[in-house]
Amino acid sequence: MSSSLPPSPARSRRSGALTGRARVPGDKSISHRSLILGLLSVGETRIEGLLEGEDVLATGRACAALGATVERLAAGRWRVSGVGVGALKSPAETLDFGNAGTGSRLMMGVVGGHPIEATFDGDASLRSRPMRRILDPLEKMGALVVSAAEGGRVPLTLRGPNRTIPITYETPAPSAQIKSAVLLAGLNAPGVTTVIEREATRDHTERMLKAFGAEVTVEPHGAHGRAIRLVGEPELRATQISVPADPSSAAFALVAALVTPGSEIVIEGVMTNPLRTGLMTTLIEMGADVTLSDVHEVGGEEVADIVVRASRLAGVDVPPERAPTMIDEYPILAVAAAFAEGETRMRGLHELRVKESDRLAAVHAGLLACGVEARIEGDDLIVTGKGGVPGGGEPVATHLDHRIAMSFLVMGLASERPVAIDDAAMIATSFPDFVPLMRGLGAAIDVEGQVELHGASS
Ligand SMILES: O=C(O)C1=C[C@@H](OP(=O)(O)O)[C@@H](O)[C@H](O)C1
Ligand SMILES: C=C(OP(=O)(O)O)C(=O)O
Repeated sequence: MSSSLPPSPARSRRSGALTGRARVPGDKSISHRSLILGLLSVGETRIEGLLEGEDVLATGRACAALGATVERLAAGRWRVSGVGVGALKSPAETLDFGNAGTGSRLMMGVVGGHPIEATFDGDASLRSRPMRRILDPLEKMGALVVSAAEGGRVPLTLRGPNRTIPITYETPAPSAQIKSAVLLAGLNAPGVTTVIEREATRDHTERMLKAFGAEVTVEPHGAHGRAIRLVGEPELRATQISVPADPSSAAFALVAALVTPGSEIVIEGVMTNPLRTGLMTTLIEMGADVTLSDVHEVGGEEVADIVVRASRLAGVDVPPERAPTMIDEYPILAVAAAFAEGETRMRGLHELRVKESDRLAAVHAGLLACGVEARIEGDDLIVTGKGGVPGGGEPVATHLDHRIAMSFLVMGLASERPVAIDDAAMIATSFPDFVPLMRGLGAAIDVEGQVELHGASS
């Protein structure tokens, strides 16, 4: 399990201008779904640009345990020979999802929706995360929770019915993971499964189910929501997938270039699905010089090169309804806000409390450790930017959370004194090449025990 790795302290220092071009790895959400839909369809699914992070690799192993043949042909190029929904098998061993909420929750939808049984487990972070939000709808669909840790957490054992009951389910939180688990279980239902979300969340499952041949319709629901209907028992057809670059990983290079004086970088081929671009919208409102070029389509998703120049940023008010489109980007937005002039209020961040860590608390504590003025009011995070950050405090506690680790390493690139973090190991869950990629742009980041390959000013 990833939590058993020894911690890997790291530090970043004030850097010269960041320059050059970079390509961040494939989108994590699409990567998980490519493997899972590959498992559920008969035939050979070919994937280009798969994110080879620990989270996605755990999903690959789980797909293999359920009966698929999962092969790595070359870097980022994978082949999944699926068994189709009829031939899934109960895995002999516990499915260890390490740090991965998405992989574990989507796979619960698969197991809880099909006549198989599996035990799910993960690291200390995953063991602390709520799974009732997934188990509740699955039980309505006929799944049995054989056993679970307190509060319905992992380790848990789940058994699916012969056929699931088609239900209409309104998600209690804006969560693409809940939506996706219900839809994946609905594949085995003799009828239509409907998911209603009051706020639209990332729609990769819907788009990809269609690409694999399922009948899915999406309609607006209320002011910000959607109703998604899936016709059960489709014959999923294996297909080819090109995974575009992950906007949630691009976010770190983007903010690093904005706050590091003199920087100008290009981040290539980043997915610009509008349900993922809330951070860019917000940064542009703050005065960021961010433009898109070479806009085109990859695998049914719009992608673009993002051109970023260092900018003077001003504080803004970020409305709560924007949260689903930038849910993983608040830690790095808080870093941008710390370098801005004036107050940034990020509203409605309750979902941040149930991520890999309590991100609201972790970001707040990290900001204070770096000498930034910040406070929490209810579910809002308020950062008072003074145009610069002192840094130099105690190491920031990352709580097994990759995004906390990367965000504070970005902070140190432009703060007066270095910023240290207690552990960089979890970065490998979503962005294994983060450190070399950032160093390639000129960032001064040192990980204990690793030699710095590309230098920057100290
Ligand atoms: O469906 C997905 O791929 C994801 C959904 C989001 O979680 P929630 O569904 O909990 O909002 C996000 O935080 C996660 O990184 C990826
Ligand atoms: C919340 C995240 O991932 P997951 O829920 O898959 O662990 C994330 O990557 O920021």
